[in-house]
Amino acid sequence: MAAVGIDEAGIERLVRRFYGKIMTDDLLGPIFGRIITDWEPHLRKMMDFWSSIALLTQRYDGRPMPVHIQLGLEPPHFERWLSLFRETAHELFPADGAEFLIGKAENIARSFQMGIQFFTVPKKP
Ligand code: HEM
Repeated sequence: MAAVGIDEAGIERLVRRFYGKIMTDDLLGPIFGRIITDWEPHLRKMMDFWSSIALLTQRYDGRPMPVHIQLGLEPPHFERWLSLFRETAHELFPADGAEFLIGKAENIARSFQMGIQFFTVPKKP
């Protein structure tokens, strides 16, 4: 993945800067704040996650879908998450590296939203 300028140090910078923004975000901060009391293990997990995606290191082997189905997330949450992620990726990586990461994030966000739609029982009118 060196061709698009992504390495472990870059992934650590991305995760720290992105979740730094998430922590103080008015919409997403409180959702994370309710669940995460100690941020460092979450940040380490997310570095493993992005390392597995971008550098194919297989360091992450969790199942993120069930976690996100339980959070009661709606489209504006995903729009904000992706907007902060896009901004951060472009701050830190050359355009093709940033676009690679953003494409992966968009696909995963889409699959989470499909999972949420599938497993959420619609409210009666
Ligand atoms: C709507 C926006 C999102 C919110 C509010 C959100 C929130 C959270 C929270 C609170 C956790 C921690 C759960 C726990 O420790 O029990 C978590 C874990 C995680 N999130 Fe998200 N998330 C969002 C979108 C995404 C997206 C788009 C991705 C991927 C591109 C992602 C990837 C992950 C991963 C890999 C974990 C770790 C799951 C595990 O193995 O424990 N999240 N998320």
